[in-house]
Amino acid sequence: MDKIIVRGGKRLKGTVKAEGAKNAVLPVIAASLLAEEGTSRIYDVPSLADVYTMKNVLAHLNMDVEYKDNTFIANAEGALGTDAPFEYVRKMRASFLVMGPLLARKGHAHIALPGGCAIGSRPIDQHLKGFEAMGATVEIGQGYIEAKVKGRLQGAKIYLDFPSVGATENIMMAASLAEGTTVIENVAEEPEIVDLANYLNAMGAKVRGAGTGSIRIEGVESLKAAEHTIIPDRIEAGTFMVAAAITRGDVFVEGALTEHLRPLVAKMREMGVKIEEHDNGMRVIGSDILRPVDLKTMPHPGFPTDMQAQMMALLTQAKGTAVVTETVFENRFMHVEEFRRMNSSIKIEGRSAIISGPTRLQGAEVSATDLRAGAALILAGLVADGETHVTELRHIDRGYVNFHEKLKSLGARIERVKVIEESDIEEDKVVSMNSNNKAVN
Ligand SMILES: CC(=O)N[C@H]1[C@@H](OP(=O)(O)OP(=O)(O)OC[C@H]2O[C@@H](n3ccc(=O)[nH]c3=O)[C@H](O)[C@@H]2O)O[C@H](CO)[C@@H](O)[C@@H]1O
Ligand SMILES: C=C(OP(=O)(O)O)C(=O)O
Repeated sequence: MDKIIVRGGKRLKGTVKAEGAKNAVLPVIAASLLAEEGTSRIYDVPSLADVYTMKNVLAHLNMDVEYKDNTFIANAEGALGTDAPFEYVRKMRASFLVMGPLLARKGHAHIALPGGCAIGSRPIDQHLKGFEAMGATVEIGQGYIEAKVKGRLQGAKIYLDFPSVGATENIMMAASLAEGTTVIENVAEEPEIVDLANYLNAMGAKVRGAGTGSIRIEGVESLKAAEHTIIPDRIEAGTFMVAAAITRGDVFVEGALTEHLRPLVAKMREMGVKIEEHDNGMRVIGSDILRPVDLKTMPHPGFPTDMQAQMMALLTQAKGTAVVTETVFENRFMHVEEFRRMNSSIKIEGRSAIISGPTRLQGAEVSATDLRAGAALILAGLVADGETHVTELRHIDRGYVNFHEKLKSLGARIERVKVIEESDIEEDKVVSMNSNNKAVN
């Protein structure tokens, strides 16, 4: 098991570059399943645990896949399988995004039911409602979802009860190969939806309206492989912007795009952080006095839930009281308990967290309860007195490439170390005993 150790107190300075977006690359890789002909090349693919999980899912489905030098190469011409077992979906919910493409291309998909996770129950009813409206029959049993359709999916009018990112993507992919026109209303408008639509259109699909509240897809008979470059990761970029602000530093974040980051930029400016917008990124200059702001997470273009924990870290340094309300996920305040270990003053009332500051944070042993919580605890550690030890790094590795190295390049005192746990030693003893005695199996 690894842990990250941060010693607070350094102002960050320099330039850091955002990778390709995790939340864009996962659906785009899933969409490569739709190409009956040719080899897709996807560029700027970040080296993340989630990308390797998606690669393994596609390999399991018999696709030819290769990932090297940030390029993902995929060929789906062979006989595809239709089964995605629990071992993949358990690691990463986005594995469920292969359902739309499989149903459209193969008329069948058998996928493990994604369970809940640390941030909430995360149902998939809106995805299934879309597939059913297009003529699929869906059965749930023994921990699996099986969807089938005889012949092609049929274009349909679908109204989502909530602008779900995953449901919009899954239905968009399925509808690209359906017979007739599909109109999806109340869809997600995130930049990652637009990126997926651009890739689908490069493959020969006819998707219009991505980035607005309604998407219209004219189904086509077949799709071909295409080349595509992934958009920069607005959440990773935003995390580095907060790192600059919390340390009162001066950092240029290459790839931080104004049009993707408006809500974050607005809130950080309200707090008194200076942000310069450039064509290729943003320069963030921290202020010695930060003002508190209230914020509410909402679907895009509202404030992104994936930046909520990081902003909470910043708000512990503001002078006064701030209220953060989480409306997207039902249980995305697990980090509050960890922040409290660092001496912060945060109270939870229903779906809101009330943060009183400024707090002189103190280093502590904390656990990354989810991906963004982990990043936020490291940000807090950058200004805490003494050492902060962050464990459960597997969450952080899902969404940040070399997070500690990038912070170190900006001057942070941070390292990643291997920790040998008592249980690892016990396990090693058992393994060596078993191999000495040749008693395994
Ligand atoms: C891989 C990826 O892109 N992940 C992002 C995606 O997750 P994901 O696509 O899972 O998020 P959704 O937009 O679908 O979920 C948002 C809310 O809708 C609910 N819901 C969703 C689907 C459904 O069928 N029924 C239902 O009730 C969820 O439980 C949640 O409360 O968007 C989230 C919201 O911006 C981000 O936090 C995640 O980083
Ligand atoms: C919640 C997140 O991702 P996922 O949907 O992959 O769990 C995230 O990126 O913060």
